[in-house]
Amino acid sequence: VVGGEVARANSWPWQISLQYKSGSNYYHTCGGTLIKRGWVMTAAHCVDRSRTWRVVLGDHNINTHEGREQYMSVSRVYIHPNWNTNNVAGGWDIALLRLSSEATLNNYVQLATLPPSNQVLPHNNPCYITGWGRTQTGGQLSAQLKQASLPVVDHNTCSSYGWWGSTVKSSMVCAGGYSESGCQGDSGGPLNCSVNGKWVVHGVTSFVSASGCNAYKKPTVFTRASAYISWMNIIRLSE
Ligand SMILES: CC(C)C[C@H](NC(=O)C(F)(F)F)C(=O)N[N@@+](C)(CC(=O)Nc1ccc(C(C)C)cc1)Cc1ccccc1
Repeated sequence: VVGGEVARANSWPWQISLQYKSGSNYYHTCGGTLIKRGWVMTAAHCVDRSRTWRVVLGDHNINTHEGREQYMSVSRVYIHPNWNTNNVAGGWDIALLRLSSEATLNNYVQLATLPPSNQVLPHNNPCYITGWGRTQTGGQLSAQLKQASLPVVDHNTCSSYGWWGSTVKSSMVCAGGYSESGCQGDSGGPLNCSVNGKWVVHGVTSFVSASGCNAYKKPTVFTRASAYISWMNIIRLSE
């Protein structure tokens, strides 16, 4: 997250850290959202490669053990069937992770609220991006969870000339576009939007401009969660 500030610990209790094993250590690679006690929503591009994954719930500083974490292994990865690694612009950048055991819900670990199917938020709807991603283009990951205010940029604006143009589809949500943004390592994490006084996860962090995380008129682009509610229900209920 470029700009913004360090979040109050566990104030986004559905935020997870997706980590892969290398040697005897695990490394943060993406964010994700706890949507059911045994299910995490993340970006397809995060799990394109088959690795040994783990999901950390209840985390704040990803480099220290604070005692509130729950470490879960992943028993199955469901990447959207239409996802194409070579065509991020096509959308479909969403995946579900089945956890090997169910999360314990408490003050530090809670389920996210997902939007109703196909709900589209208005321009400037207040939202926050959260993540442990880089704090500057080419910079380092943040040890502590960060948050930044990224108001919704409606599709009309976001897909216009000078902005993202036709790269952005209506199955995506744009947010921000000035000094604050997502950055590498925030992928897969939530776009937390305030709707009728409640936090609703409307986006899955998908991409930023290759010319810079907080490039002007290149808002952070999210997979629009409300476009995939039925797919997620089918997968979840198929087990
Ligand atoms: C793996 C890609 C497809 C998605 C990746 N997503 C992220 O980093 C995210 F923002 F989600 F945290 C990304 O933007 N990666 N970049 C590597 C940029 C990138 O690849 N962006 C991008 C943008 C658009 C497209 C398509 C839609 C034209 C593809 C890739 C990050 C970056 C940004 C600035 C400087 C250096 C690196």
